[in-house]
Amino acid sequence: MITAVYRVPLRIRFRGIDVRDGLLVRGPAGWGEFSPFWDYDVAESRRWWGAAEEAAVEGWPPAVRGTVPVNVTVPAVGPEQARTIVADSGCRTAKVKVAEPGQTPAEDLARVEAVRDALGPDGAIRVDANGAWDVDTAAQRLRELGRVGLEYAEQPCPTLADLARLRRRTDVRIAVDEGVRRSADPLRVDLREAADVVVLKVQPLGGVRAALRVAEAHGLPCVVSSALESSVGIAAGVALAAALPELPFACGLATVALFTDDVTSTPLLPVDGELPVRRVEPDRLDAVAADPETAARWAARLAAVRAP
Ligand SMILES: O=C(O)CCC(=O)c1ccccc1C(=O)O
Ligand SMILES: [Mg+2]
Repeated sequence: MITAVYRVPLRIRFRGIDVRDGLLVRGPAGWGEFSPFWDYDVAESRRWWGAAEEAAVEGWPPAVRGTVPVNVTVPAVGPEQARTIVADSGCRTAKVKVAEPGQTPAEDLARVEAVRDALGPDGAIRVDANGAWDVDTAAQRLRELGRVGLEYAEQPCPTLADLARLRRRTDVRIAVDEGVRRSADPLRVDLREAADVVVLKVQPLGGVRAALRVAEAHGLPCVVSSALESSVGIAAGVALAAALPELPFACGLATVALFTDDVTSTPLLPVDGELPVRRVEPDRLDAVAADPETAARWAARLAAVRAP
C-alpha cells in the first residue's frame, strides 16, 4: 500500500483550523484520502478510512452527470472580504459561516448582507451555524438573517430534538449535517421532524456507496459537502454528487479555494460555479509533503484505525 501525507496552510482560518493535513492512499482503483480532523477519535475515524479504501480499492459507482454545481464557502470573515470571496468565485450559491465563537449577531448579519449584495437577488444563500444556537436564539437569528433570503440553515442547533422544535417555529428550511454524520448510525437516525435537507459528506459517512445508502434511507433532498479535503478527497465528493439520482442543490465542494496549495497541479476548483466529474492525480505530493513528525502521527493513526 502506497501512502503519502500532505500538509497545507489555509488562506483563512476555518472552523478553528489554520492548516489542513491528511493521508493519501493509492490502490488499484486510484488515490483515496483519509483525513479525519484531529479531534476525532479512532472509533469515529473508522468510517473515514472506509471512504479512502473505497476510493483506492473499488472506485466509485457510475456517474449520471458530467459536472456538479457548487457553492462558494464564506468563512467567518468581515463583509468586505466576504464580498470579494463571492465575487471572485463565479458561484451563484454561497454558504456563509455564522455563529463563530467570539463574534456578534451584527457581524453575521453584515456578512450575509454583503454576500447578498455580491450575489444579487437571484443567488442562493445558505448559512451554517455548526450547532451553535439554542432553539430560541436560532429562531431569533433566522428571523433576522431570513430577511436577506435564505435557501436553508445548516445545523442551526446541536441536537435533532432542538432542530425539530426550531423547525416548527421558522419558515427557513433546516439542513442536518453533524446530526447525521456524527451519529452512531446515520442510516437509522430519525430525521423526519428535524430536517428538510440532509448534508452528505463522503469521509464521515464511510464512502460514496455508504452516503448513497444514507440518501436513500431518508428520502429527503440531499446536499453533498466536503470535509475540507485536498482535491483527492474532493473528487470522492464529486463522485457522490455525480451518482445521486437527484441533485437539487449546489454542493459544498469548492473548498480547495480555501487552501494555499494542493496535492495536484490540476485542482478541483470551480469554473462558472461548477466542478467537472473526474479523478485527481496527486502530482505535487513532494511540494506539499508533511514534516516527518506529522507523517508519523498519521501513520500511527492509520495503524490504530485499521487494528481490529
Ligand atoms: O459545505 C461547504 O461549503 C464547505 C464544507 C464545510 O462547511 C465544512 C468543512 C469541514 C468540516 C465541516 C464543515 C461543515 O459543513 O460544517
Ligand atoms: Mg455544516
